[in-house]
Parts: sequence; structure tokens; C-alpha cells
Amino acid sequence: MSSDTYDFIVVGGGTAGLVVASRLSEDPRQRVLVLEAGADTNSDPRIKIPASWVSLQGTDMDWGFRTEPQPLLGGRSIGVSQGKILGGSSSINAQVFVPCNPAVIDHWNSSLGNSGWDWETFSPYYAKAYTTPPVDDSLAVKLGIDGWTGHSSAHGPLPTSFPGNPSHPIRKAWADTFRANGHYQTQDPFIDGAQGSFSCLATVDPVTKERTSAATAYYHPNRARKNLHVLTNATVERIRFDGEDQKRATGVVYNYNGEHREVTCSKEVILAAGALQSPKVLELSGVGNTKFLGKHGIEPVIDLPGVGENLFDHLVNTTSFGAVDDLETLDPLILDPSVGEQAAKDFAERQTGLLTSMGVYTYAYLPIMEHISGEGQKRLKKLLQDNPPAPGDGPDQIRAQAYYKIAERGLLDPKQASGAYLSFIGPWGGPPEPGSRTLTLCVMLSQPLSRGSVHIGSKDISAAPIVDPNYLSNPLDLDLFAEHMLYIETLARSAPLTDLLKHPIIHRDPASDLTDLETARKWVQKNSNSMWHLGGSCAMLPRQMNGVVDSTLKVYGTTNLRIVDSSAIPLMSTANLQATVFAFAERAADLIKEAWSQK
Ligand SMILES: Cc1cc2nc3c(=O)[nH]c(=O)nc-3n(C[C@H](O)[C@H](O)[C@H](O)COP(=O)(O)OP(=O)(O)OC[C@H]3O[C@@H](n4cnc5c(N)ncnc54)[C@H](O)[C@@H]3O)c2cc1C
Repeated sequence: MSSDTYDFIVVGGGTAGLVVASRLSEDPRQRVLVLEAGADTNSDPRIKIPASWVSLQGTDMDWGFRTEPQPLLGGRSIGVSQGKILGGSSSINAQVFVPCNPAVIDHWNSSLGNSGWDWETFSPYYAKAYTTPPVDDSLAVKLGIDGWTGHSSAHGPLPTSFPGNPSHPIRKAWADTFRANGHYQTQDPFIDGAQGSFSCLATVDPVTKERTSAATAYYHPNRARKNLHVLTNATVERIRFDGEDQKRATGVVYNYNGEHREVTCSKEVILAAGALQSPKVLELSGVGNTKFLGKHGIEPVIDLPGVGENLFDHLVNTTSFGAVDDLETLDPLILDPSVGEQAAKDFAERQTGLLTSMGVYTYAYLPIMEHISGEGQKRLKKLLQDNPPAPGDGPDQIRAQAYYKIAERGLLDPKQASGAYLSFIGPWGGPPEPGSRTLTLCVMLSQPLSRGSVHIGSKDISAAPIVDPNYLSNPLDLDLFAEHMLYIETLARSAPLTDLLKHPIIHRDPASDLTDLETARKWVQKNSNSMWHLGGSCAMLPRQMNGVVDSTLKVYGTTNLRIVDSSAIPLMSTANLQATVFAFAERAADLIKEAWSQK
């Protein structure tokens, strides 16, 4: 297809971009162009093999961004990887596929003013995106999901599976430990993922055992469509507009192999460059805080002070324990080249073995209030009361007040998850110890109150954005996180999970032996890192809260520019983000189709 005018131009062929492009191009009359800065290197074995995900960071398939030094993380600047490849971050991520808690999605509507975005409307879009793997009764017992009263039945393009060794003892031990303490999830979390433990799905094909992604599931099967054109190695520099009060996006300027090109659209420009670069494309196009743009010599087109603000992320922290000698873990894969060779052979010839595992099998969404003393509960409540948002009726204050109310109602509620726990069968963040096995327990702070920003540092398209998530800047976040980390110590001593660990318990890093709140706070600051779940930087919020897109995902002040990726998500997911991004993009595609079928 050679045409310089398309109906739709999608900026960024990542997770959300490819979902939307594939759905819009189902109608052969719609001509859809996707411009992606990365290449289609999805056949690289490092992408395909589930266990290789860690080795992708820092390669040319990762934008390799880092944060500004974070004062509350001891001044560390930490890595915030983002996929630079067709498929975006879904092609380099850790492949965990878990849903958000329904109460969080309901807040998008009830507390954040996005009419029509609640669990009832949104949850069918998870099912539209992925396919559930077949599970018979005996497999359900091994996976620890035999107590589920309901299983989701989804038939979307994205194949998923319970990855790695289905009989791995962590699954049953995890399920039985949480059954014993009353926090076992009683049905598939995609049906009503309230809280509790579960064996998690992964974007790993149940047959080939290879990674699945937006590229393999949404683009590759449809690449023969004559009306879908995907151009890789094409970096969008800015969006062009015309019109007076309401701006119309007329097309984009992009760089292809060093050459500046332009392409126009008759219907919409759809921005899907991810949480760190959708704001960048807007700012380079003159959409953002006018005063800030002026400082960089960019002529303002639309004054939208919310662009690049409200950035959120999940911090993750871990404790690695010495595991019993016969536990299957990833340590030998890293330590012993002969194990690596055998694993490669098993994977290639039989699609079995250690390489089929990304290392994460189990999750638990837990409320902290149930696990701490009355004194601890009082202290957390007081911290919340002592750190209210700034008073006032400016848009930033109204937004901060809305998030604070959500925290008041949810974060300290014993029925709602404030942390997401997971196990990793190997060392996380450090090298393995020769001759020993490791089991790591990890926590993400589900709903931090701290917010940061991401902005351009200059007009130069090739310059990295300035990323400042402002981690732990709200004092409640630090203490909540520290309390969750302390609970890891309780879990490590709870049967039958504790039977998988060596006794007396060995903490791989002595500083992770958390005895009280103060040691836990120190460990949180020293050892927390990004879980790469960035979002919120072009949030779907009312304009009175400095939102960037309305509830149809249209950028304020424009007639035909939408944002469909993680940057538009207004309140972060309970745990990992990709399932929610896939569902969000599926809904976005329906909204766009609806809008144009009415015209
Ligand atoms: C290392 C890592 C591990 C993760 N692990 C998990 C996990 O296990 N489970 C989970 O649920 N989530 C995980 N995530 C998060 C999840 O993958 C992301 O939240 C989600 O994929 C983001 O989707 P997106 O569409 O917003 O952005 P992306 O998928 O990142 O897509 C943005 C695309 O836009 C392109 N682009 C950017 N700028 C331009 C431009 N100017 N012109 C053209 N193209 C451009 C990028 O190259 C990219 O392809 C992980 C993320 C990372 C990075």
C-alpha cells in the first residue's frame, strides 16, 4: 500500500498501539498506519524464551531510561526500562498477566469522574484480549487453583498459560499457606479479583512455550491485511494541527532512516508511545504547559498543564531466602553452563525445562491492616491524617484531594489490597550463591500516593525524557511499604511455605533480615526498584483535575487526537500493568469504532 494519507495514524507500535491498529483494521475500508521507533526483532530467541526476559534490559530493544536521583531511595537513579521494539514493552516484559482489583477500576468512574469506566464495563475487555489455557482437574490441584469456584473463559487473540513447571511445589505451598491464613482467592481473579492468593497466568503460549505479545498476537497474524501498514524504525517527531479553538490533528512528522517525512490522516491520530513518551510527543508538538514549552522555545498549540504530570509507578522490593537443596530454581541456570546447555536443548526439542519459566508463578493481593498490630494501624491512620493534600480549588489540588479520598477509603480498608506479593524461584537483583538455591519473596506497593512527572529536557527529539517518579515522597508510602516488607518475614515462617526454605532461615543479604519497622524502612529505601509499571502521565481525568484526555480518550482541545496507552490510565493497577493496558486498548478501539460509525 503506498499512500501518504491514512484514516488513522497510530504513533507507537507497542502494547496498546498494536491492539488498536489491529482492531481498527478489521474493517478493510479503514486504512491504518502504525509508526514504531523500534524494529520487529520478535524472532530473537531472547524475546521468545520466557526465562530470558531479564537479559533484554539494556539491549537495543530497551529505551534504557533512568530516573532522576530519588532522594527517598538514598539518592539512587534507577532503571525504568521501556520496550523499543514492535510490541513495545509487551515484547520485553516479565510476562506476568494479572488483573486489577475491581474496586480500583470502579474508582476511575466514581472518584475520578470518568463516566462509563467501571469494573462492569471494563472487565469484559480483559476477556476480549486474552485466551485462558485449558486446565483439567488434576492440573488444577497442582496449580493450587482447585478451590476456585469460577474460572474465567476468555477467547481473545493473546494466548496465555500457567508458565514453567506446572507441578512446581511453590504453587501448592503458596495456596495452602494462604488457605490456612484465610487469604486464598476463591475464584479466578479475572472474574472478581478482589484479594487473596492465586497462581498467575503469563503471556506464554501453552503449546510452543514461547512469549506472546502485542506483536505476535495482534500484528503478526494480521500483517497480510492490505489496509494495515506498519513501519518500523520510524520515530514520530511531532503531530501537526490545524483549526482555531478546537485543534484538528492533520498528520505527523517522523524520522525514517535519518530522513524527515510527513504523513496525513483523514480521521484520527492515535498516540500510543507509552507512559514516558506519549507526553514527550505531545510536548514536542506544542501540547502541554504553555509556560514550560515557552522555556524550550516550542510554540504552544494547546495549554494542557497536566501533560507529563501525575506519573505513577510500582516500586518492588524483595527478600531472597536460602531454599532447600531439591527445590527447582533458576540458580543453576545462571551458575552452571552445562545446565544452561541442557535447558536450551530441552526448550528447543521438547518445549520443556527451566527456560519455559520466567520465574514467577504465584501472587497474592493483601490488605496490610489485617497483618499489623492495633498500634501499627493507628500509626498508619495518623500518617494519612498528618499528610493531607494541599488545600485549595486549583486543578492540581482537586486531583490530589481525589486521590487522597481514594486512599482514605481503600488503602486502610482491611478488605482491600494495599500490597501485591509474588514469589520468584531464584535470586532477584543479585547473583546466585554457588552451590545453593534461592527463593525470593517480593512486594509491590499497590496504590502509592506519591506522584511524579516526566517532561522533555530539550527540543531535541533524540534526548531522553526527564523521569522523576518522586518515589515515596508521601510519607505514608514508606511506612506502608515497610509494613508489607515485614509481613514477608511472617510469610517465610508460615507453613507449608516455610518448608521450601532452609532452616534456620537464611537471608541472602543480611540487611534484608527485617526485625522492626526501622530496619524495614531502611531496606525499602536501599533495595526498592521500579517494577516498570509507569502510567498516569496523560491521565484520563476531568479538565478541572488537570486531566489530559476525556473519558472518550480524546485530548482536551482537539477534535481527533486520542491517547490509548498506559499514560492515560488514571489510577494504577493493583499489580502488574500489561493485562490492564491490553484491556484499556481494546476498549479504546471500541470507542473509536463507535465514534466513526456514527458519522
Ligand atoms: C522490563 C519490563 C518488565 C515488565 N514486566 C511486566 C510483567 O511481567 N507484567 C505486566 O503486566 N507488566 C509488565 N511490565 C509493564 C507492561 O509491559 C507495560 O505497562 C505495558 O506494556 C505498557 O504498554 P504501552 O502500550 O503503554 O507502552 P509500550 O508497550 O511501551 O509501547 C510504546 C511504544 O511506542 C514506541 N515509541 C515511543 N516513542 C515513539 C515515537 N516517538 N515514535 C514512534 N514510536 C515510539 C516504543 O518504541 C514502544 O514500542 C513490564 C515492563 C517492562 C519494561
